[in-house]
Amino acid sequence: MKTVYFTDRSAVEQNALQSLLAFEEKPNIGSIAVFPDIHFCSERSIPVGVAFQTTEVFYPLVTGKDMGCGVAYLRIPRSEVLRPFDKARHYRALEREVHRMTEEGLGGGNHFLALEASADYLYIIVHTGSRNLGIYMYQQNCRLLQQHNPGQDWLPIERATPNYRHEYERVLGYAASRRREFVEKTYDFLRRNQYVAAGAPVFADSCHNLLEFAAGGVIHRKGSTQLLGESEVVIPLSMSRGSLIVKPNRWNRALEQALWSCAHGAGRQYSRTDTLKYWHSLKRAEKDAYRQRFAELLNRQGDFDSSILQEFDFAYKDSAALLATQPHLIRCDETRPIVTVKFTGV
Ligand SMILES: Nc1nc2c(ncn2[C@@H]2O[C@H](COP(=O)(O)O)[C@@H](O)[C@H]2O)c(=O)[nH]1
Repeated sequence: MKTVYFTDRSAVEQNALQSLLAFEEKPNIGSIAVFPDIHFCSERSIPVGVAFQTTEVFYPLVTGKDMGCGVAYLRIPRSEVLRPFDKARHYRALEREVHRMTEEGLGGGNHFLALEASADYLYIIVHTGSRNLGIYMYQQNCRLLQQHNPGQDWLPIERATPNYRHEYERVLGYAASRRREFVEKTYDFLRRNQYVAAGAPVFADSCHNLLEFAAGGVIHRKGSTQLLGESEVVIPLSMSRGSLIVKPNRWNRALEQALWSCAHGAGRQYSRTDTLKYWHSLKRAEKDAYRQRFAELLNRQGDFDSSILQEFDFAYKDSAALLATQPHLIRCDETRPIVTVKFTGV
């Protein structure tokens, strides 16, 4: 079977399904894995939340400009946490520091840095990508297509020369190093402000927007997380729900069918415009509950900017089935958000 669904196929939105079916018909596409966070992407030919394999060709534009985008965590045992984060005292200071931590910031959209906690650990979680270097690589890819296969969206595999792959790896490496910088500097912030004691926190990183060039072909992951060895990965759910921490079950046959990938989030159920409509349909008491819970995100007028509203939990799909439909995953932990910083250096 060419396409394997790790989600209820009948629940996939129609426009996402249509673009997926059109893509499936192309002769040079091998197997496809579809994850629960699948959703329509207006920019390119295949929805987000999908991985697919090719052997003779590769699709350089399919992951968009933010190649290398992913999620990293720094995990701190509860025994090293000295006190709860004081939002009133330190939210703005943390936000300002996050702003200055790297040259290019977190970026817009869903990119975020959060402190999240489970029963046993405090996590610093960051979701960000390759920023301008990714845009540069995207433009290089457009030029390559124009030169070698005008009017098409694929290149013959021979065009993935050692130089090309080296350049591509440089972009992925840059995105990964930015994530590491964010979590390490946030750890410094927490140490300096006596929130955590010195220790040996554990770092884990994963990427969900990439082409993986291997001997047997190319795995394209468009908003689907790469599973490597037995490493843990974060599946962020939403600003109000937190995240799932999972790892691959290497004994489960589904892992190969999933192309060593999994969902990279809960996935949007409402477009950004529909999310705003939903917000305006809420009762005053419901809105006030959000205002109280996320008081640090209110603007000077005491309301949320629309960029924040578009990210609230109602924008995202229910995540209850995430593990049930992906049997190749082992649940390691589940977090609840403490504080989230969004949108820096847009
Ligand atoms: N823990 C948090 N998860 C979040 C937040 N905002 C979004 N999300 C989830 O991340 C995925 C990935 O987003 P994408 O832009 O790469 O598609 C998304 O599907 C949500 O489930 C947050 O603030 N905290």
